[in-house]
Amino acid sequence: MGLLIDGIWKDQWYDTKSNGGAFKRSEAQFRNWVTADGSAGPTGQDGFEAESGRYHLYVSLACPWAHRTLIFRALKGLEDHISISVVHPDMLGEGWTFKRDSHGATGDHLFDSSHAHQIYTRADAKYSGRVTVPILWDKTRETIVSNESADIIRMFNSAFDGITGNDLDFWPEELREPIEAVNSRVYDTVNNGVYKCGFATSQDAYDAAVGPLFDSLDWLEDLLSQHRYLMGTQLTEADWRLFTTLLRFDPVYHLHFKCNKKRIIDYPNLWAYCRELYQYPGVQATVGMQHIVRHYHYSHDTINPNRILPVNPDIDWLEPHGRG
Ligand SMILES: N[C@@H](CCC(=O)N[C@@H](CS)C(=O)NCC(=O)O)C(=O)O
Repeated sequence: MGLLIDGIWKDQWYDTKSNGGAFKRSEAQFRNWVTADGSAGPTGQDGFEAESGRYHLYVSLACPWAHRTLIFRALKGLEDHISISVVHPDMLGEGWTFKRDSHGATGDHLFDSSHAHQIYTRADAKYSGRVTVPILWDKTRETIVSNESADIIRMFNSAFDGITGNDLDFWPEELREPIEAVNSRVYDTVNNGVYKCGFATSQDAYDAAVGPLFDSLDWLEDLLSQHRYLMGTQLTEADWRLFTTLLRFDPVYHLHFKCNKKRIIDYPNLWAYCRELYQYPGVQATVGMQHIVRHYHYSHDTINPNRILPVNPDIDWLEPHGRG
């Protein structure tokens, strides 16, 4: 694990010391948008026009943030329009790599690079910051459009509708405000909350994260006992953003990140909801459970120094969900 400083790779674990042992996720730096007509989006400097075959998505199957983008690519029928490369699950001293010796790791289809940091320095030779996935690459302008999953799923939600004819809307105008409110709590205490627990290097930092995480899971369980989806009857991006964390919870976060007050299968509504989303057309094919289990346990040697992969329970994602 490391980062780029002025375009040079430096092997360095997260700095938690300066935050009292707490993990702080850094902000994504490429924040431009693909839009239907190429006009600028809500952030960044520039707009990029939606075109079939122009964009390439770099993902890790292990990563919950990258997973959102793969799900939206599937839900919105973008597989024939946006190509992908999948990194190797092991993220060690050199960061994400394009090694191919793991089933599902594709190598870099565009440049045959060996490391993901080369994609960042291709876009900006002097880039300083973390080398994260997902990365949305523009083949025409040869640069990174965005490395922020929250933005990429919104681009996929609508920018290519004129090309695909798929007008499913997971970010409907009238629900944007309530979606934002749920996203914000879910991001802080659940999506990022599990990382705050797992990467904490002090008891205080862990305690500060684990309480709010399980408070939020209790709140979500209650919400989902009353409504099918977080926004009621309509499936939205808020659900997909929660799903990628729920999916990884019992196989990884419960043990590896010490989120072990309860498992997702101990919450009847969350567990059935998670299965419903898993069984939604196109979603199962985006799940790379081998990469998920391998990545976390093998890559985080500060947490699991002997790199032993746990046996894990058999989880039946295809059990009928009974919701709806
Ligand atoms: N804000 C980013 C966060 C992405 C992110 O942190 N990805 C992780 C993988 S799960 C990563 O690449 N980490 C590498 C690092 O922090 O050095 C997003 O949501 O797109």
